[in-house]
Amino acid sequence: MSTTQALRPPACSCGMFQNVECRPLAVEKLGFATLCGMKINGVGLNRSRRSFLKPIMAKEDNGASLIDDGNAKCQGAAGKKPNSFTPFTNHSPVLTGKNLSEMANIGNSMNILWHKSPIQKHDRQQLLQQRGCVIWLTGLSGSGKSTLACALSRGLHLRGKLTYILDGDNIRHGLSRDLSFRAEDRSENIRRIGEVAKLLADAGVICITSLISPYGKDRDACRALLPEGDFIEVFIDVPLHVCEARDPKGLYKLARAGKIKDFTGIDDPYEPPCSCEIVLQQKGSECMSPSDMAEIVISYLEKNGYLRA
Ligand SMILES: Nc1ncnc2c1ncn2[C@@H]1O[C@H](COP(=O)(O)OS(=O)(=O)O)[C@@H](OP(=O)(O)O)[C@H]1O
Ligand SMILES: Nc1ncnc2c1ncn2[C@@H]1O[C@H](COP(=O)(O)OP(=O)(O)O)[C@@H](O)[C@H]1O
Repeated sequence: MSTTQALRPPACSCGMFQNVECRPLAVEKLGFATLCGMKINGVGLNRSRRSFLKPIMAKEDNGASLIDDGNAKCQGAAGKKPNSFTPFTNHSPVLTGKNLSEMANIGNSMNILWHKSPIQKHDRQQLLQQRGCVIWLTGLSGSGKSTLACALSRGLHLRGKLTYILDGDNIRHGLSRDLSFRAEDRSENIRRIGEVAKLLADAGVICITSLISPYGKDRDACRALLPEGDFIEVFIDVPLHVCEARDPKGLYKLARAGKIKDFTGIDDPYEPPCSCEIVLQQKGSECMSPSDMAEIVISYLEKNGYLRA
């Protein structure tokens, strides 16, 4: 095993809600409040003036965003029949004046507004005494991604650093359970995990992702989500024949027998990174131990200031 480092230079159809006030009812004495026909646990709510979130949004055929004003029969888009909705305009209780000019359409989400938090990444990093980033482990199935992710997480935890692992297999048990291993589904899987990793890094966490992530363009798209330097791509460069000999889950055997389709390295491609921060490479039959590999990554983090605020 040898390592190569720093090849890269340092580098409304949406749901709207309206506050609806309701008066407290006698049933509160039982520890519950019934609000407009809904029973909810009363703990933690202001007992004199309660409110709950009632969905008030609908979308007309013409795509105009509408708000249910609760009683008015107002005309929507010009030439349309009057209906029970008012157009989604600047008489919205939330979106007025300056706010409106900051509204955006992102993908299929129309008329959305970015809400700023009073506590920023910098504040969280000060609290944690580390810098949030993403360590993106990529390599063939069986190359040792999960093992390295665990060794890294353990090593950093022992140094008092907060980490979180996003493991491909695990994410496919939940967030990505609807996705297959077709190219477009792999891309979507990686996009989702990239977005989650970005949020964790913004939280100040050292996020370790452990995914095959076989296509260069998908990895690059995740890199582009993060501030320069905060996406640390680590290629576990273990040759196919070694991974296949390991075959801890018996998947290569099934893929060779044609029982699993689109298996990475067999009948689906793996595109090695051409430019990444760290390459962990097997030389001959020599294989570095997972904890030695973890130390290399930790040294990189140390050298680049990620282990202090
Ligand atoms: N067709 C096919 N190709 C590759 N891998 C397969 C496939 N089918 C199931 N598996 C198992 O799923 C794990 C890879 O999931 P990932 O989410 O990391 O894949 S990807 O990044 O979306 O390509 C991978 O886990 P690892 O061995 O940990 O990499 C496999 O165990
Ligand atoms: N550095 C290493 N040297 C030797 N064997 C390893 C090393 N890292 C992992 N392994 C073994 O290789 C197999 C695959 O490791 P795993 O971490 O599950 O890979 P991946 O997550 O990339 O599929 C496991 O049996 C594991 O014990």
